[in-house]
Amino acid sequence: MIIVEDLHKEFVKLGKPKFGIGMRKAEKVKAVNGVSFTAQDGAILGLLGANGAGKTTSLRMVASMLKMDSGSIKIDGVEVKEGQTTTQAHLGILSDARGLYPRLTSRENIQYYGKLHGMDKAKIEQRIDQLAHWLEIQKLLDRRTEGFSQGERMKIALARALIHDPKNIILDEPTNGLDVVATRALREFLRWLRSPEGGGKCIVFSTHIMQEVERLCDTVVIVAQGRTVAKGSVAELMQQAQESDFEDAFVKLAFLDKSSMLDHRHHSTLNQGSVA
Ligand SMILES: Nc1ncnc2c1ncn2[C@@H]1O[C@H](COP(=O)(O)OP(=O)(O)OP(=O)(O)O)[C@@H](O)[C@H]1O
Repeated sequence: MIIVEDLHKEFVKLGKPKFGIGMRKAEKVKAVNGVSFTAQDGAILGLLGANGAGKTTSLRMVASMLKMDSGSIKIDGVEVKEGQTTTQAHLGILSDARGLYPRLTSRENIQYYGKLHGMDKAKIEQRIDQLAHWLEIQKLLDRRTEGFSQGERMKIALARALIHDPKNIILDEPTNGLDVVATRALREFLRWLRSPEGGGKCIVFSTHIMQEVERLCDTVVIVAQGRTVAKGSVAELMQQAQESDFEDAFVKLAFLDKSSMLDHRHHSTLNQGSVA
């Protein structure tokens, strides 16, 4: 179970000096400005938000990859603190950047993580066999990961994240770059992990894809401009927004304040992005 309360994070970066000369001014970016949610065991929670809403930053703090400015995160009752590894044992992390070592085989990539988690060799091999069966990656195990397709990389990164059989799993934009077949396979696997047979895992994933959330999530947390602005099941959110279409409900809830939508559109245009 993951409990996140009132997370805040601001980045400070040095901007460009005016006309290319003089002092570089510090620019502050409030990436997360009050994100809260509770993710239960045996359930899938989706963090849904437009580009730049603060989803990745929030998940990086849950994974203790980034220090929070304020707030509280508890994983299975243990408080997440900077540089602390206790909670890592309870957590499997699939980050957006899959980060596989290209010169190592899939097996070696997965083994390495098993060792980092203090598992013995026999246990690692036993678990790799299990994961290879579930994820259908037997043929990939002894190939170097260099040149792997997006779907293959995702599967190996997922096996690596699950090597120590964590109770809680967080996935940042897990279907990024996947085709429809791979997306469906991943969805099926996540449903299985949520079920009692799959271990009744607590699963949190971030996305900006509506259908993903509608098909998979027990709870949806809408994040806009760094804040949790609404939460509930898909049906509850549609009722809350009084909309019969989930995309309409999302837009209404995420951009209640019209000026924030204009701000976002402006920001997205500048970044060649789009409203989710
Ligand atoms: N290391 C950083 N330095 C400066 N600003 C950052 C940094 N990381 C994130 N940000 C800013 O914080 C805000 C939130 O970013 P974040 O990546 O968390 O959003 P997101 O919801 O995951 O977006 P996307 O769906 O586009 O991945 C953005 O404005 C982003 O530019």
